[in-house]
Amino acid sequence: METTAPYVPEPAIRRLPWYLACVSRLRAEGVEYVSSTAISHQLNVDSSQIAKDLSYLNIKGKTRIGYEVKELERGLLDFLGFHREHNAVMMGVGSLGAALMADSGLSRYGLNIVAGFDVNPDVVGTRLGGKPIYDYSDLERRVRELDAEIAVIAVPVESAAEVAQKCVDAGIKALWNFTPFHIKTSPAVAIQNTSIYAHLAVMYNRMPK
Ligand SMILES: NC(=O)c1ccc[n+]([C@@H]2O[C@H](COP(=O)([O-])OP(=O)(O)OC[C@H]3O[C@@H](n4cnc5c(N)ncnc54)[C@H](O)[C@@H]3O)[C@@H](O)[C@H]2O)c1
Repeated sequence: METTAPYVPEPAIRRLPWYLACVSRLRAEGVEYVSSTAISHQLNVDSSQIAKDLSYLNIKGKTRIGYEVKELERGLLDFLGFHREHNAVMMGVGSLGAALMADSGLSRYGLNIVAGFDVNPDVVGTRLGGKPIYDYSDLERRVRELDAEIAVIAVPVESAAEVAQKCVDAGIKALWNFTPFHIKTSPAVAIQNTSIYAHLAVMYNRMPK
């Protein structure tokens, strides 16, 4: 019988990595059990909200004891997909793309950038952190060879729409878009439009005047 994964609202998914960071720290400190109230104090999220978020993962705490830290960490890692390796390609190896390709942290979250693609002849044919940088025109063939399912997009904004479409045509299943061009959601592909500047705007707005 086919089982479908339960639908988890996006705000809940966004909170889960914070819970993971919190329980990973507790596990490293040798703590065995943690209550949603204790997590709540550390993260400023309501404890009933935490219990509800964790129930999506089928993780339930024990009355008066709380959650077993190791089990909770494992459950969060499994659910979030940070344990699985996802092959990704970097589209545009300029200042942002090169920094992301060189970042060893992403692989700890299951994102394995296996190659870069660019149009600049000074960059194409070189390697970065041991990973090859290929010509953009070779994308379709290489995506199949590399078994890549995710594209990280860091090209100039005017090329973003075309690059996104070419990635989808090449069989990519998810786009992590860093350009200011807002890629519209589509049922055929998972899209995350990401801007560190949006967080900066919130910080400026909330700064004491
Ligand atoms: N989301 C964020 O928080 C954030 C932060 C910094 C930059 N950005 C955005 O990321 C993008 C890249 O910024 P950058 O500073 O690295 O720019 P950059 O000019 O240093 O790099 C862009 C690279 O893309 C390559 N490129 C151009 N057309 C291409 C194509 N069709 N296919 C593949 N590669 C192509 C260029 O040759 C270059 O190497 C920009 O759109 C910028 O606005 C977003």
